[in-house]
Amino acid sequence: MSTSSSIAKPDFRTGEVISQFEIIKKLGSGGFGAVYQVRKNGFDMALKTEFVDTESDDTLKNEAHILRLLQWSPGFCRLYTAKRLTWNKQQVNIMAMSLCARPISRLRRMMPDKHFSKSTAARLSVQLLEALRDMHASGIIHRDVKGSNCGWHASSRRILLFDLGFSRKYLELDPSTNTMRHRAARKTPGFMGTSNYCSTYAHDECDQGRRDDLWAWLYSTVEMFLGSLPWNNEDKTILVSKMKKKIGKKLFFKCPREIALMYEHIRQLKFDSTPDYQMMLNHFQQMYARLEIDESEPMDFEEGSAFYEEHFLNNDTDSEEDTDDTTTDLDSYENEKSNVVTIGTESDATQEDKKLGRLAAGLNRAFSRLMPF
Ligand SMILES: Nc1ncnc2c1ncn2[C@@H]1O[C@H](COP(=O)(O)OP(=O)(O)OP(=O)(O)O)[C@@H](O)[C@H]1O
Repeated sequence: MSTSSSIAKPDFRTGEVISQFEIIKKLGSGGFGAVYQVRKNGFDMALKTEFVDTESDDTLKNEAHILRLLQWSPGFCRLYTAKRLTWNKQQVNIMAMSLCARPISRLRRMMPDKHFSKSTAARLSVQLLEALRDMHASGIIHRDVKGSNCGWHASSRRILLFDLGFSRKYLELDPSTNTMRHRAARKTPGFMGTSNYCSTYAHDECDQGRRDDLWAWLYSTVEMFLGSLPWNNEDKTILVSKMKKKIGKKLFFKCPREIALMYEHIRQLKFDSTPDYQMMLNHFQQMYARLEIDESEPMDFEEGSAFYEEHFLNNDTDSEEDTDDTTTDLDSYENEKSNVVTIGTESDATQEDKKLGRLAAGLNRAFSRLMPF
């Protein structure tokens, strides 16, 4: 497999029109492709792009497919279109989705001491946990949870979890009972994730499950509260892993005490355990009450907050690259190549996907009954 840095990415010019999307500006480049702000019929969106070639792993097709399964949850981008087209005689996959303002990691670094207030950190952490709960309920794990893979969506006032290219289904169809079951752990899955945030199991190259997303969520949460993690300046992955194994509860000394209680839950999860999301959300409710967090007040980076005028208004750091964390993967994707024009379509769906879709639709209906909008 090619390393991500060696992969050529579509280089569209500002003003160029790609399949009716006008390129406004480049937002950044990821491992396999480039993301642009685009406009169609006066509406701005994010357009993720990648070249299709014989060496590519077709990650965008996988991402579109997963994002389609997650459209019922408010924690993910709306998927407007995903297709394959020819540009300059080359095949390109494109995916148009909701446009986020800035990644959470960049918003955090714009704060004094690079951390959010307790109120903002807690509410962002809850939104990210809800997105993971929904993703896991759909039978999918993310495998690269971190602040730079979350964007702030101003109109819905939510964190959206993006960069789903490394996501994987952890459920499979048991043909004997026709029900979904947890996939067995693979012996040599290789490393996938980001050293700063991944679980120690991921460091040890164990197969990942829902617990590993929660470990990455926990480390990202600590960073939102405190501004850094003890291993931020450690380049050697092996030493990062050692520090994580050694630190235990000390990591949470300066965080609200409920975080340590959630750590106690996460640390006892096995590869295929179902996390108790509701118990963790209850801990946050206790934290809100204890710290008098008002859920309706502006986030630190929203107009009306004490930090807005000095740190966010007119502070255009959008050209700044996110340099603190780079995804590494040695995994191989199981995506078959396809020449169809639309990518990640309904017709790609297997029997498993259809069952997952029904599972998600059922949850969607249940949630809408509980929370009328
Ligand atoms: N929906 C979106 N709205 C706004 N910006 C986005 C959106 N999706 C991605 N981006 C931005 O585009 C850039 C590239 O994102 P992408 O997901 O391809 O890779 P990455 O997270 O930077 O890298 P890697 O894939 O190696 O982890 C990032 O700066 C990201 O914040």
